[in-house]
Amino acid sequence: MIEFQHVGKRYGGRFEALANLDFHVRRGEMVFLTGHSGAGKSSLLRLIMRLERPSRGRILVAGHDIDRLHPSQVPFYRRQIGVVFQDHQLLYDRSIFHNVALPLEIQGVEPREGARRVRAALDKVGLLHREKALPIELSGGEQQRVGIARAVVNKPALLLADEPTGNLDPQLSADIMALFEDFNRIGTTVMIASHDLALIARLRHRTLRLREGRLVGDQEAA
Ligand SMILES: Nc1ncnc2c1ncn2[C@@H]1O[C@H](COP(=O)(O)OP(=O)(O)OP(=O)(O)O)[C@@H](O)[C@H]1O
Repeated sequence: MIEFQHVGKRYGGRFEALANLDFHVRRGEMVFLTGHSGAGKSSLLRLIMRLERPSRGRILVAGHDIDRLHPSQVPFYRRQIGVVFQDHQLLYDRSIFHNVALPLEIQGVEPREGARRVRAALDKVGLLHREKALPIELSGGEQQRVGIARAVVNKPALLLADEPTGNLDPQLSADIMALFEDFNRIGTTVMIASHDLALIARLRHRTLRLREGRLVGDQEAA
C-alpha cells in the first residue's frame, strides 16, 4: 500500500530531514511510527500526503508513484487518505455534524447522502448523540473522536495520524488507539506517528523507528 524506495528529504536544499528510507507497508496493516522529536515522523507523513515531495527516491501508494501525479489529480489522491492531527484542527464555530461533513461538502456530495455518511462516521466513534454540539462543548478525547470521524467519513483506504493521543490521558489514549484498531480490522491501512512507547508496546503492531531521519528499526508485531 505504501512503498518507500531510497527516499530522502532535504529542506532548503541542505538540511537532511529523512535519508534513504526503504520500507513497505502492506494493504490492511497497522503500523506505528516512532522516534524522538525532530526524527522526521511528520515529514514522512507529509510525504505520503504529498504535502511535501521527496528530494530523492520514489514513493508508491497503491502501486502509483505519487511524484508523477498531475497537479489536477492530487485532490483525488488525497481523498483516499484520512488524516488525524494531534490538535484536531476542528472549526470551532461549526457543529460536530458540520465539522465531519466538511470533506464531503468540499467534494460536492449530495446533502442527503452526505448526512447519512456523517451520521455513520459519528456513530462509529460513539458521538452520534452530540452531532449538534459545538467542539468547545466536548472534552479533549471527544474532540479527537470528531477528528477521527472527519478523517474516515470518506471511507479512506489509508488512515494517517500524527500524534493523535498527544494531549490525552492514558485511558483516553488507549480508547483512541482502539478506535484505530477497529478501522484497521475492517481493512483500512493505518499508520500512526506516536511518542507513546508504553502504549505502542501494549498494542503489538509493527513499529517503524526513526532516528535523525533514518530508519533504525522495523519490528513486526510481537
Ligand atoms: N518545512 C520545513 N522546513 C525546514 N525544516 C523542516 C521543515 N519541516 C521539518 N523540518 C525539520 O525536519 C526535521 C524533522 O522534523 P519532523 O517535524 O518531521 O519531525 P518529527 O519526528 O515529526 O518531530 P515532532 O515529534 O517534534 O513533530 C526537524 O529537524 C525539523 O526542524
